[in-house]
Formats: sequence, C-alpha cells, structure tokens
Amino acid sequence: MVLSRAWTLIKHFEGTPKLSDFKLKEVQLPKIKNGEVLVEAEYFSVDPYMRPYSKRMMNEGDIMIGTQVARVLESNNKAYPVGSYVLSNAGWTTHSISQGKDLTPLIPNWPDHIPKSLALGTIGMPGLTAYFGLKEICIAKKGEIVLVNGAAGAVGSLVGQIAKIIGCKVVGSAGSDDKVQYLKDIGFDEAFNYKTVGSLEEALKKASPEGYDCFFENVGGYFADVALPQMRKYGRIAVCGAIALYNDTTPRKGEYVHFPLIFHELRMEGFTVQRWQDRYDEGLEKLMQWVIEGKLKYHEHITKGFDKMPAGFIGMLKGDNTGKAIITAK
Ligand SMILES: NC(=O)C1=CN([C@@H]2O[C@H](COP(=O)(O)OP(=O)(O)OC[C@H]3O[C@@H](n4cnc5c(N)ncnc54)[C@H](OP(=O)(O)O)[C@@H]3O)[C@@H](O)[C@H]2O)C=CC1
Ligand SMILES: C/C=C/C(C)=O
Repeated sequence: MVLSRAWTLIKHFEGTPKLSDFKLKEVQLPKIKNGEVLVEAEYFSVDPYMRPYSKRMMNEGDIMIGTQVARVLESNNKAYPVGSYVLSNAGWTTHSISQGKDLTPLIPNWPDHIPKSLALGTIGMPGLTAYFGLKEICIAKKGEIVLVNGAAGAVGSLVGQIAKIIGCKVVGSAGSDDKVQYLKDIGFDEAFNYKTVGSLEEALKKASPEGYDCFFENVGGYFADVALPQMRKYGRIAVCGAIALYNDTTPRKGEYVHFPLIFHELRMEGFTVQRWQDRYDEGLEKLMQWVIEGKLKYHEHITKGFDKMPAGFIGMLKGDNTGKAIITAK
C-alpha cells in the first residue's frame, strides 16, 4: 500500500490566492488492478491557468489541478512499463493510480542530458504555446518586429527566442531589472522593466520607434491598452493570456480596442494551445531540436519540496520566477 499526499483547494480563491486556501491531505492508495498504473511524481508545474481555471474545473475540496512529470512505480498496463516517465494530469499529488488515459509518455529518445522537467516547460505545454501562438496566430515573419510581455516567463522567454530564430527583431517587458538582463542574455534586442519605466508608451516607442508587427499578449489590462496603438498596419495580436486580470474580483474597464483595430487594420485573436493538439509531436520535436542545438536556452525557477507547492504557485503569480516555475517532489 502506498501513501499519497495531496494538496486540496479548501475554498475557491477570492482575489490573490493565499496559503490558507490549500490543505494537505493523505490518502492510502489501493493495490493496482488490471490495466492500471501507479506513478510517483518527480516534478510539478505551477501555471497561471490554475488561477482562472480552478473555478471552472474544480469543486471545493478537490485536489488542485495540474501537470506533473512522474515515474511509473508499478504497472499492469503494457503501454506504461515500470521505470518509464510520463506526463500526468493527476494534479498536486505525490502518487496516483491511473488507467493510462490521463498519462502521456515523454517524447521518445529523450536525451539523458536534457532535464525531464523540461516536459513541463520548454519542451512541453508552455513551449507549444509559444511555438504555435507565434507561428499560427502572430504569423511572425523574418524582418518583422515582435513585442512580448511577461517576457521572462515560461512562455514569453520562448516566444522571444523563437522569434529570433525566425529572424525578427524582439522587444520584451518584464517585472524586474534582473529579468531584463536575462532577456538581453538570451538574445532579446530590447527589454524594459514595466514596473519602473516612467511611461509605458515612451518605453514601447523607444524600444521600437517603427512600432510592432506582432504582439504576443500574456498580460492584458493596462499594458494592452497602451500597446495596441503602437501596432503597425496589418499587425497581428495573439491573445495568449491576461495574467494581470486573473486575481481581479470585479471586472475592470479599459480602453476600447476598436480604434487601433480599425485604423491600423489589426487582427486580434485569442487561442488556447489545445487547438494544435494533433500537431503536438511536430512542436515538441522542433523544441527539442532547438534545445539540443543550443538555439533555445531554458531557465527553470525551482522550488524544492512538495510541501512548498502552494507557496511556489503564489510566488509564480507574484513574479518570483524567471523562466518556468517548477516544484520538485523532494
Ligand atoms: N492560451 C494558452 O493556451 C496559454 C496561455 N498561457 C498564458 O500565458 C501567460 C504566461 O504564462 P507562463 O509563461 O506559464 O507564466 P510565467 O512563467 O510568465 O509566470 C507568470 C509571470 O507573469 C507575470 N505577472 C504576474 N502578474 C502580472 C501583472 N499584474 N502584470 C504583468 N505581469 C504579471 C510575472 O512576471 P513579471 O515579474 O514580469 O511581472 C510572472 O512571473 C499567462 O497569462 C498564461 O495564462 C500559458 C500557457 C498556455
Ligand atoms: C491552457 C492555458 C490557458 C491559459 C489562459 O493560461
């Protein structure tokens, strides 16, 4: 018998999540049956989507939603041999039993020198979001100018680097001077700290006086209000996220988008990465290839220990992370 530990959401978040919103519980797991697999988590992802999606997908008392990289401990299912690694959607729980439907094997021939935790970041959902969002929604082309906010995070840092691979000029914004330095280190042409620039409009104009062809939008709110009028004619805006709005308790009112959309003839489109589910293999192979070739640099913000899951999640929402926020099981 295996004892599993799990973080449950006691009460739906009101505003910014707090440590007291979560409760640790222990569950004795039964023996696995035919077709079942017992997995043990090694790495957990904490993602912004957990904030807005928790209310839609969870009841109070449920185990927190989320993805983990796990090792198969026991198996009665040939598709998942003991010792193999999988992505599991079991959420914030150390051990879980599955029929296999919510498990995905890591891509084949994962090289030993590439950390498996990247399956939650650069070579995983955030990487795919950057890859398909930039390619299919922004339709970024060589010579164009790309703006990305939340640029030092899991998705944003990859958007900028993939745009450089395509041959674009890249401008990024992030919430600290260290993050700005990181963006320059990984090849962004221009980067600024949105918290300390006196005027966001001037910072965007200074970084690219010609304006922007593509805007990969991760933040929403005031940043978007100021950025839209900076778009060049026929610009494309990929609305990926709106993290500045996730903790709002009452909906904000902002600028209306109509004037920049009409007079700059812009295309603004929201998406979720699942749209390209049938092309994940293509994206993951490309991301892995770029990592191996050193064209895509990765950085992980590691929080050690399952006990720290809520703190790691809250820290990520506050901006503690550069690159992908990961929690290790031990
Ligand atoms: N559409 C889709 O399919 C997907 C969408 N997303 C979205 O992409 C965005 C980035 O996700 P991801 O890369 O995983 O997360 P990150 O790794 O970027 O972590 C979140 C970051 O958001 C920034 N942030 C937090 N609050 C604010 C705020 N009020 N204003 C501006 N920035 C803020 C912080 O960085 P800083 O210090 O710079 O403020 C923080 O580090 C999110 O909006 C997420 O919801 C992610 C995956 C899939
Ligand atoms: C799949 C993730 C969606 C967001 C909005 O983060």
